[in-house]
Amino acid sequence: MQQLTLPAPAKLNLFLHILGRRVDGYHQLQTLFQFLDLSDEVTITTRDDGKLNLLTPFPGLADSDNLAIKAAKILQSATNSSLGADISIKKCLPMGGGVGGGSSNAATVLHGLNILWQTHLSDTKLAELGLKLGADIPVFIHGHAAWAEGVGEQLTPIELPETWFILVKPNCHISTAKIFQHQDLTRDSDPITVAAYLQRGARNDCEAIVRKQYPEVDKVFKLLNNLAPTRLTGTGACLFATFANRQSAEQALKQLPDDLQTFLARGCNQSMLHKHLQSRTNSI
Ligand SMILES: C[C@](O)(CO)[C@H](O)COP(=O)(O)OP(=O)(O)OC[C@H]1O[C@@H](n2ccc(N)nc2=O)[C@H](O)[C@@H]1O
Ligand SMILES: Nc1ncnc2c1ncn2[C@@H]1O[C@H](COP(=O)(O)OP(=O)(O)OP(=O)(O)O)[C@@H](O)[C@H]1O
Repeated sequence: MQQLTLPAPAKLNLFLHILGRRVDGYHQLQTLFQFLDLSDEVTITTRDDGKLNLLTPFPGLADSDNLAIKAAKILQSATNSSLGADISIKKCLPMGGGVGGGSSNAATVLHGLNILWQTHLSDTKLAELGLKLGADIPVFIHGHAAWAEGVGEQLTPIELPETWFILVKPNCHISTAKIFQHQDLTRDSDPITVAAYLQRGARNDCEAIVRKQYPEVDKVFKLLNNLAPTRLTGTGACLFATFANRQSAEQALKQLPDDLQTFLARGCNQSMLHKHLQSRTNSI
């Protein structure tokens, strides 16, 4: 029996443009992913009997629908592994928040089991398997801040300033599918280049609809935007305000009401999972 405990970090979409819609309903995007130093913690213990168990069930979510279990299953069948696993998740990331918690749990399980089961799949292969479960999983598999196109899986690594953020989770849960299906969503943004983004910034095409549909998000947006430039991540519900340094983020945090769910976080170009995996490799 072998055990590994690994982080499953959050991501932000620093901007999100929708360029079009494919025939299968998925949207063609341009987005910029950066990781945060906030994460869930996933502990995986191997089993000899091939069973896959979630030791920390989520209220209202069948274990078989949990992306961590789905990820384990897909790896097991792709590699014909006879081994199983007990998986526990210490959840810190807000669910349905647009920070990719479920996708990140899945990517961490894929990496963790690939080590424990000694299945030796490349990152490219793990990302391919992950993409079958969700568009956000490949960036968590590769673990580097990235300019993304396609449905979010065509990744070009990028170095970005590792600025500070206040992340706020308004008190609502937003379904990604519902926002992508909304009739008022604009799906005709022109493609932009990295250089144009770095010069002028860019918006999140889901933001207007989300603020209109969810007054809680709109209220938090106005509060935060008074303190620093603020944007929605993914399809929400989380909003993030950007600061040049920790001190100014801390100052701003003091001005927000106590009843808001807030997080102070730093942008990371390498994900905490990959920092962890690298330090493991270095110590072997
Ligand atoms: C909003 C983002 O988080 C931005 O990074 C992602 O695009 C969403 O990634 P995700 O949660 O992993 O998405 P999936 O689980 O693959 O899909 C959730 C829902 O969003 C829709 N979806 C997702 C990604 C995409 N490029 N176009 C879509 O229309 C899918 O049709 C599905 O109904
Ligand atoms: N391990 C998991 N952690 C969180 N949610 C999960 C998990 N597995 C499945 N889900 C389901 O996925 C939904 C969205 O979860 P998640 O926290 O990843 O949302 P998100 O941050 O909005 O994701 P994204 O930005 O990728 O759209 C949850 O409401 C839940 O029903």
